[in-house]
Amino acid sequence: MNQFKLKQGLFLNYLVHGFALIILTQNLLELAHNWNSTIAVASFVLSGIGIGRLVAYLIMGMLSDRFGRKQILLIGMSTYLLFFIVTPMNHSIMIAYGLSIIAGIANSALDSATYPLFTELSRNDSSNNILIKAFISIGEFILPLIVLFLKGHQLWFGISFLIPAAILGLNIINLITCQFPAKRVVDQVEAKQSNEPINMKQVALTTVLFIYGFTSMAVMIWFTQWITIFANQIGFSDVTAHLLLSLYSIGSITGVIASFLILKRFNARRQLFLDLNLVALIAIITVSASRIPLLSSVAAFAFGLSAAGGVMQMALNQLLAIFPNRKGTLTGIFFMFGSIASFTVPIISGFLILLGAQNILNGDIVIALISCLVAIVVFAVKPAPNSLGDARTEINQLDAKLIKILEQRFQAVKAVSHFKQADHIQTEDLKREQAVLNQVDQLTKQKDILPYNQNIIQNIMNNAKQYQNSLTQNKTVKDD
Ligand SMILES: O=C(O)C(=O)C[C@]1(C(=O)O)C=C[C@@H](O)C=C1
Repeated sequence: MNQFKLKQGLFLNYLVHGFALIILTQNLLELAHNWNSTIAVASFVLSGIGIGRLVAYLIMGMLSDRFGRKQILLIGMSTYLLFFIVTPMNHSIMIAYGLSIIAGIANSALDSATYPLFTELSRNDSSNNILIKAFISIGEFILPLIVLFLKGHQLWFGISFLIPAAILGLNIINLITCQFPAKRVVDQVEAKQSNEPINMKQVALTTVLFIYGFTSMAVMIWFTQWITIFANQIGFSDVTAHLLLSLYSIGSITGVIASFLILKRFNARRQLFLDLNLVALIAIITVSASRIPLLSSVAAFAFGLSAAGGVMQMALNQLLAIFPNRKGTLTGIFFMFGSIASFTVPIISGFLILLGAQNILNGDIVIALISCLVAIVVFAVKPAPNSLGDARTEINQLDAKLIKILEQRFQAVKAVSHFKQADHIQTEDLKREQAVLNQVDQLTKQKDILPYNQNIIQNIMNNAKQYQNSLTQNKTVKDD
């Protein structure tokens, strides 16, 4: 019951976060009026969110590891509450900018607490993190409807801020009363893994996944920023141009739900991650090259499904599995790279257009290609399993290989048995067994498992002897 209440509260926060992501742009006219400024100046206030994020992610991430998830979560929620309550009533643009920075800080606190928390709540299930994305999208979907409703009924625009504020207020009470997983227990299990020295595999994976923190965000921002303009440039109608963005959003929600269900059912995270990145690359190439509205529409949907369907969350899950007791810090750094992307993509793509780029979407293809390369590295390097389910799937796959090899070994034993029967040699050969065990010693690189390996092989040989005896008995019975 407690877990259900807690999870519900965590998801509800992301619905509110979905509101926060677009609430300033959705109410920009009214806000600009309040601030006594033009829309152009008012839109400058939006950059405060980016600054807040950039500055706060790393700090919040480390604080989350140091002081625990609950504290940082409550900091995130209360700073968001402050943002929602004060912004519609405030009349100073300076304070508005400060509030935007606070929203950015709130965002980073929420992420730094929630993503690690979800992996700690369900050790055998990392798919909840992907569902976060669905709640963000639902929030982004509902808020414009609220804004429209308020406008239609000539109600105060500030109500659109007070609704998320009320949800947050109630949710703070809900989450304060929830019990969080004890940090001590989490640490005991994970400290053991973290004491092992860092190896090259971990360094390589962490590096490429940080790059992915940038590219996975950049690929989406680039698309959403330019797709409508691009579609108009290549002569598509206004309706089609806007439709492409809507199809992308529908694809995104479909992708999140589909990925969530697939990962709940099958343990195919590496394969799914690779496949989605390949689909995203093909989809963006298609959108860029196509001049047929229907083909572009299908590709835009596919791009939303693959590039914005939770791959970023999947990558973060893989990252959190590498250093389990630095989850907060890793989440902070990962999203910091995402914030850098939100900052730089508009600047870089703007420059490209100024320099006379023929096709502005080609830049997005390059980013999608880098994402694909990361996915290939992740697929090849095989990160450590990050859930009980994943670890068991790996064991199942390895057992399948072992069985095949055992069948081959027993075939070889059968051949040995024939020769021995023909030459009347005794089944058991202790000298040969010792030679086999010596080879096990030479071949085993991880010396801590050597006794287990030798034990297993000894057992196999014991079974091989029984098998040979059964073959001989069968033969003698037949011969009789
Ligand atoms: O090599 C043999 O002589 C076998 O019979 C095979 C085998 C084995 O399984 O490796 C089994 C029993 C013997 O004691 C030694 C080895």
